[in-house]
Amino acid sequence: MLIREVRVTPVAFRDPPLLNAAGVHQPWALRTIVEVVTDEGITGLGETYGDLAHLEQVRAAAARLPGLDVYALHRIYRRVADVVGANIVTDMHGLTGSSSRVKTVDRVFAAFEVACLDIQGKAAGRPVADLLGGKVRDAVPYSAYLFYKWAGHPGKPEDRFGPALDPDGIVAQARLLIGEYGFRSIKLKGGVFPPEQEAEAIQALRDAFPGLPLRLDPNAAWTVETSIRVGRALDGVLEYLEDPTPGIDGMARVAAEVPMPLATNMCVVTPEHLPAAVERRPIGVLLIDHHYWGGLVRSAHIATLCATFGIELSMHSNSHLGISLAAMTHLAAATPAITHACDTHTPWQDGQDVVAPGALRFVDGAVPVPDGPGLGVELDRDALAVMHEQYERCGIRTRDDEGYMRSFDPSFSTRRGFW
Ligand SMILES: O=C([O-])C(=O)C[C@H](O)[C@@H](O)C(=O)[O-]
Ligand SMILES: [Mg+2]
Repeated sequence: MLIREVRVTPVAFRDPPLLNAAGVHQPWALRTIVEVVTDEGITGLGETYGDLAHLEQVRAAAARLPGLDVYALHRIYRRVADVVGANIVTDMHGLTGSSSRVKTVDRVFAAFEVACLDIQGKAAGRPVADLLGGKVRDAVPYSAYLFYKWAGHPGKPEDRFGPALDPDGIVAQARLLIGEYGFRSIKLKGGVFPPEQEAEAIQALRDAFPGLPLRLDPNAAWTVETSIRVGRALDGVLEYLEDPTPGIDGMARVAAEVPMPLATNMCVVTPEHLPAAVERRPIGVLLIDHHYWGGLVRSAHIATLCATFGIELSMHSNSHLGISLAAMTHLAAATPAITHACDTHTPWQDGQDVVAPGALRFVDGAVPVPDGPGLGVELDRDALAVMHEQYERCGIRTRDDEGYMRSFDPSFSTRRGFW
């Protein structure tokens, strides 16, 4: 089954003003939708980042894939690697760690790999989870992903989520998301306010939702000393503490001194980091993300490797749409080592999607694995056209949380090791 054509469509969807250590989300989030079409007329779907430098790499790779077999994933990877060459594409929001050539190739390849697996599943009449070894769970639990946020984008009306700038606002946001989705664990995105203030919000969540696992993720905004102090103060309260401080060395120093496991999507983000992760023990939990770990099969291999060395698995998420949610769900369903509830930005996309409704839903905070062939989701062409139009008109070509924040507070800079 040969690739006949690859279509690449950048899209934009509305995003609330979510605060993080890099600044604040812009009014539009960008993604790229990939459609791989075979000589037999089967179409496979993939979804990836929308930043321009990445999009250009995806387009260049897409042009070189026709003629390749959709089962020849290693050949497709080599072709992508040839196209990417020595180019290193860095994310502008700085929340997913360092960049390298390998990570860039993995990021470009992933969307094509997912689309090829979608095709393989459709051709075999089996869900993608079956291609990854079969489901070990029928539904994948996700966590309520809480953000400090403004009431709305400056100059615009308040959005339906309202403000969350203190413990009461965070608890109210948790009630809203848990009420709508049924989540059974909670992650708070930190790195926005001084750590003691964020620790207070965690205590408030513990009081409001006794028994629910809690995570705090300041995206490396703290020093080693602060991380140790706050980590110790949250003994018995956190399931894990995510990226309190920058770098493998800093994380290893913190990990040796705090009672809970550390987790990361910043210091171990490519296979090149794994030897140091195993030797120096900076983390107890890796947040895998197929979008930059080279797709579903490679992510599953990384998960197995981590499990061998006693590193547990959770899953990372950026702003995304339903193709990614389907891919994440198949991966987590078929990967025994992913034992922590996964992250998802789905609530913040607030119903906007490029996939037709119905295949993906949340039941008690978990997404039942779609049982249709392939990813089990269908592209909604009208929605794709609308979101592409939004991309054309929104004026954003690269995510820049820091620049957007600076337009309101010129003194702001990314909070790396700040507190
Ligand atoms: O550290 C994380 O979990 C992330 O990087 C997730 C997202 O990028 C999140 O921080 C965001 O979008 O602001
Ligand atoms: Mg994180």
